[in-house]
Amino acid sequence: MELKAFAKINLSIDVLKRREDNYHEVRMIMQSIGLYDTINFDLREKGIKIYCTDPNVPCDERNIVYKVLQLLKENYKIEKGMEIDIHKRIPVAAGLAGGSCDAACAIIAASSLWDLKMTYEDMVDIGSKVGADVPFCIKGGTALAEGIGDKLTQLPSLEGIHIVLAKPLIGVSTKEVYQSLKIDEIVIRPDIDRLLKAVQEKNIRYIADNMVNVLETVTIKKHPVIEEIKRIMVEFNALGSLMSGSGPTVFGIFDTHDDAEKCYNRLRDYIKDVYIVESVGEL
Ligand SMILES: C[C@](O)(CO)[C@H](O)COP(=O)(O)OP(=O)(O)OC[C@H]1O[C@@H](n2ccc(N)nc2=O)[C@H](O)[C@@H]1O
Ligand SMILES: Nc1ncnc2c1ncn2[C@@H]1O[C@H](COP(=O)(O)OP(=O)(O)OP(=O)(O)O)[C@@H](O)[C@H]1O
Repeated sequence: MELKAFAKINLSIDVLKRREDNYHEVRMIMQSIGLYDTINFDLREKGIKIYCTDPNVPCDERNIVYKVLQLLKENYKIEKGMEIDIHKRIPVAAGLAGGSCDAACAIIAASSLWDLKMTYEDMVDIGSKVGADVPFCIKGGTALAEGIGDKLTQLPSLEGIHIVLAKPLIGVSTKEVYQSLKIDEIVIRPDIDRLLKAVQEKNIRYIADNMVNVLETVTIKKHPVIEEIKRIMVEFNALGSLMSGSGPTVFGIFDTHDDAEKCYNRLRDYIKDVYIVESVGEL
């Protein structure tokens, strides 16, 4: 079976506290976007075999798809195997949940091909064991994510927003970003409750104008280019611009496709990985 694994952006991220296990409690608004990996899943007699078009992605037990399938095999005592072909389009280690959305598709495919009869809750539960962003990626769309990102409330769809993405050529470790964050020193936080109201009203202008990602301060301090991209996006008529996840990808929200295209053309002189996409609804 062939599935599309859609990337996400975070329309805002607040980090509330550090937990005993070193994870953090968050409150964030997640949005799927129309940038996706295409993945083929085929039954095999035994073993898990992964192929990926991107040579930077490990195809062995380090691949998050391998991890989640191995976990499912153990939990459901499955003898059968799976062959997985990943056509990578989502930039790797970009803050766009590239690995997490692949893992979410693997859960959906395994439930069907291995006949596991999993409920949505079973999928969220197993997903959260391999990555905090995986539970959201199972349904996608627009959602409030709490807990470590695994407590989800689906929100009215915000599909069709014009978005430009720009990923500077730097690698960012999510773990390091969270570990460097000093929660007591956060000055500006998003008003998530007010943003939720704006999502209900589909008030894109309010959302774009009031987005905050508290992880930005950590990543921008190390990589000022992120601030520079945000500045260019705003100069080119973005209604708002923000770093996604722990970075380094920056996204801008635009009123029209035409505005998005002008900004895309400007950024392409400066950065290799630039995309124009639209937000997408629940899978
Ligand atoms: C930044 C976001 O992408 C926003 O959606 C997510 O919060 C991160 O999700 P993710 O990459 O799926 O995260 P994981 O792979 O589970 O964790 C990577 C590392 O990030 C840190 N981490 C992650 C999620 C979270 N709520 N608190 C954390 O402190 C932990 O140190 C963890 O070791
Ligand atoms: N299927 C996969 N696709 C992409 N990267 C993978 C995959 N499996 C394992 N990885 C590894 O995971 C690391 C993080 O990549 P990923 O693209 O998931 O980051 P990300 O977009 O920052 O994720 P998130 O937004 O969830 O933090 C990379 O260093 C990569 O080697």
